[in-house]
Amino acid sequence: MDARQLKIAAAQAALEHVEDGMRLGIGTGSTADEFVRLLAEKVADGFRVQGVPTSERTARLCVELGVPLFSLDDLPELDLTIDGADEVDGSLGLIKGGGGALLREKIVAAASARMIVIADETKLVETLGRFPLPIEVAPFGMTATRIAVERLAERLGLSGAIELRPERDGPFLTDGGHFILDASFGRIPDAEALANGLVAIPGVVEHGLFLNMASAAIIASQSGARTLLAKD
Ligand SMILES: O=C[C@H](O)[C@H](O)[C@H](O)COP(=O)(O)O
Repeated sequence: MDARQLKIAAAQAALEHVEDGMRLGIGTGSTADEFVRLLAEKVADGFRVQGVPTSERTARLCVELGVPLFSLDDLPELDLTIDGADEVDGSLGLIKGGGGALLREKIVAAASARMIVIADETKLVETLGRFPLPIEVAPFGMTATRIAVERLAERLGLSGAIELRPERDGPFLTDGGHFILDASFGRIPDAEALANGLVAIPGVVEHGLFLNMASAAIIASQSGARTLLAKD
């Protein structure tokens, strides 16, 4: 199986958890896109689902393929969210936000009774941090916010570049109109301390550490898709 087929395998396995009539959070990224494509085929066959997208990108794909969409204000309590991840550790701690959708993804996941992560095995890590941690920040005072993040990192013994994510003509802008700082820490031994420190910095809107949020992760490899469950 090539990289795309692994994503499809994970998405296919996740689809088995989606029941007729569910209120469903729909994630963002290339793996979530495969899930949307498979879901759309079921919807075309008469399967009923009420989707809440986690980004404008996902919303566009859903509209194009005929997946019924609602806003989170229409459906503030969801049964399940299916989403991809940039990293998954053994406790189902995640790094998300490689596509810049972390804020809406976290809000939607928090409004869901369950979150199932879909990924291929290259995303599995022992300790989070190999993937640069996306930190969504307000454009106002971004340099002061970056300095505050650097000081926090220093206090926690973390080091590595913290860079403003670029796009073609300037900084990358999220769906919410914010910037992203990508923090290349390499290894984050105490993700909880970092998460708590980041939310205490006023200019930080959200960060890509999703801790204790996923109830399961479906990991696809050459030998098939296996499910890791969160420990209670
Ligand atoms: O902001 C984007 C999301 O958190 C994605 O779910 C994450 O980046 C994984 O994307 P992909 O499935 O393309 O690797």
